[in-house]
Amino acid sequence: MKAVHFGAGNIGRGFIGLLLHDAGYEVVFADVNAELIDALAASDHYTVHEVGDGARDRRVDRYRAVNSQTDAAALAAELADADVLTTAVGPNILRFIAPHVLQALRDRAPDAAPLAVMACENAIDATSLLRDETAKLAGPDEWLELERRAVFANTAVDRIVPGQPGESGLDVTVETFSEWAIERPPFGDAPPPIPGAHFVDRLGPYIERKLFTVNTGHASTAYFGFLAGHERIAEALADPSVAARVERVLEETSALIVAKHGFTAEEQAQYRATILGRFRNAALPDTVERVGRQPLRKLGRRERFIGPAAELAERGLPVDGLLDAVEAALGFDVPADPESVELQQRVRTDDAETIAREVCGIEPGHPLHDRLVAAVTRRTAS
Ligand SMILES: NC(=O)c1ccc[n+]([C@@H]2O[C@H](COP(=O)([O-])OP(=O)(O)OC[C@H]3O[C@@H](n4cnc5c(N)ncnc54)[C@H](O)[C@@H]3O)[C@@H](O)[C@H]2O)c1
Ligand SMILES: O=P(O)(O)OC[C@@H](O)[C@@H](O)[C@H](O)[C@H](O)CO
Repeated sequence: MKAVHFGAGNIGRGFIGLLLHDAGYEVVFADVNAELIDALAASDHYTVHEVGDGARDRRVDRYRAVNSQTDAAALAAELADADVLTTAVGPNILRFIAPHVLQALRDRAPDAAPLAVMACENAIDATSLLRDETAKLAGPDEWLELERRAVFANTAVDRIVPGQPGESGLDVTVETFSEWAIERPPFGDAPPPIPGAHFVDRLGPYIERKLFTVNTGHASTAYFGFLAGHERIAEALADPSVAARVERVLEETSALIVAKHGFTAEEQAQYRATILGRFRNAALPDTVERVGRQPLRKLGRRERFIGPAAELAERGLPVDGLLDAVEAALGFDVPADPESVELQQRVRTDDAETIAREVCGIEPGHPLHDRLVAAVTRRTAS
């Protein structure tokens, strides 16, 4: 069995590559980072170091590495007979992976078993987005033929993998917790054999609970923590004023998760406590800069703040904590992050209505609109 995985970064090496390796796949890492690909190609293993309760080291070997920018022929050869294609590149990069998926399907024998395609990104319906980007490149007639050669399944991926210090080489430090939920129905009776993954009939509750609890809480900690002058996530959450604001945000998103997906309030409270414990893991060197990265993406309409806030407002439920976090996000000023630079530029030059509409996707008339504009105004006016 062979899996081609795009994105040999933190989650690629520290989670998806590890699980595919443990499932018995030959793993082929594809990435555009030449230094990383050369290092992988020159090595015969790396180690995933877990930190926290029950931690152990895990060895990953039997992999190959291909530079997907410069070695199209090698990539196409690897993809032609792959069983699985996964990504962990970031949702905004999926459109650059689409041409590779298209090529893989064109080169695939029509009678071969379909390629299992799973995007492992922090976004709702990321695999569907990759499929749609691929279909656009093919055109409707060709796509009718090609789409039979693949199964596209959405997934939710949860494991905190911080940025890795330069001296760690290919090794990756991760938390012990992990969950990879994959929707089962697209595979019928034959899901790909990945014992470490969890196949579910309905992914919606899993991805929304994960994105609107883990990632909303994480990003809130990052933005409140950044403004309070903290560098690390664990340190930010040890600050009582940050912790109180994060808890208020998570109480709001929990109300949505319970009302919408049928988890009990007790189950959700337990889930919330577990994730806050994960953020507090001081052995995990995670920073507010990594967790807050790409604030424009995180302030998007289907993302971790505006997604739940819009639905809560539609239901007449409280959103003040979420709007507090949005206001904090607008203060995320990190010169090394291009989206932060663009956001700061917009905060200086755009009015609040424009930011609400163009960054957050909230139009006048939506029940969130006026309160969102008021929150943005507090930052743009300051
Ligand atoms: N790190 C985590 O804790 C974590 C957990 C769950 C999900 N995720 C999600 O996984 C995805 C990746 O996150 P990460 O933390 O591993 O980021 P990362 O920056 O460590 O890794 C991304 C990798 O993608 C590569 N890449 C960029 N453009 C590419 C292209 N066109 N083709 C092939 N490779 C390309 C980069 O070179 C990099 O090696 C994101 O969607 C993120 O939200 C991350
Ligand atoms: O990867 P992002 O930028 O969408 O979000 C940053 C972190 O919240 C995220 O990477 C978490 O560590 C991860 O989602 C935990 O499962």
